[in-house]
Amino acid sequence: MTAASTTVPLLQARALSFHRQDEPVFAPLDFQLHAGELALVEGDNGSGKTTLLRMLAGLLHRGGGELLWRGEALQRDQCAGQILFLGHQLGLKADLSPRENLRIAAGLHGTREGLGMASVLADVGLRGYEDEPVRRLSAGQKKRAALARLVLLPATLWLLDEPYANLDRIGIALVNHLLEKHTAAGGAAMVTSHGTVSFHGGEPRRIRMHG
Ligand SMILES: Nc1ncnc2c1ncn2[C@@H]1O[C@H](COP(=O)(O)OP(=O)(O)OP(=O)(O)O)[C@@H](O)[C@H]1O
Repeated sequence: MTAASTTVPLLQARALSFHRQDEPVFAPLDFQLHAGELALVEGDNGSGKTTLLRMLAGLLHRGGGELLWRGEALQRDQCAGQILFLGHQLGLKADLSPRENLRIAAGLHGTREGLGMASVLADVGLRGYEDEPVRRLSAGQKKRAALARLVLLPATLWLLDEPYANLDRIGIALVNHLLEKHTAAGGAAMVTSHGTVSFHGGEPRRIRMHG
């Protein structure tokens, strides 16, 4: 028996579903995710991966089924700041700099202990771009600014939709490193990707979507 199987899951879904115009977007889902785990959300184009992550982030109302957070019915206000979504839209204010964007996010949710904005921005490869308006950054640099927010905020569960998109080889390695560090520190992540995820922090859980 693994340690994960003896502890209460961080997140558990039972017969979770989502409907558009009364049509189910994906077959009912059952899964659980423990602290320290990575889950790969797999499925063809249109199978509902983004929909699932947006629903878990509270951006879409779920259709049916149950969602438990640490064993209790998930209440949005109770886990505010604990679940962080990074999707195709990065949630950055284009007229503000990466540093200003981080400052706003940190004001809302706080920061991880011992982390400063300057070091986080340097770690994601944005040294020299800290004070540049986001709209002047490249697509990959914008993604890095959004990754800096993940690193800085004290969220437990990361929901990452195609986190490797727009990143170069070093950026891809950075995402893998961040995932390994986050899960090693007791965080968890759900990731969609059409590319290969290279994760050395243990065998990822797999959530298969059937649209
Ligand atoms: N805003 C929307 N309005 C109506 N239908 C939508 C909307 N967004 C997605 N859909 C539909 O919901 C289904 C699931 O879409 P979703 O984006 O979740 O799939 P996905 O698995 O993430 O796809 P991909 O691999 O292409 O990113 C698709 O059939 C899609 O057409």
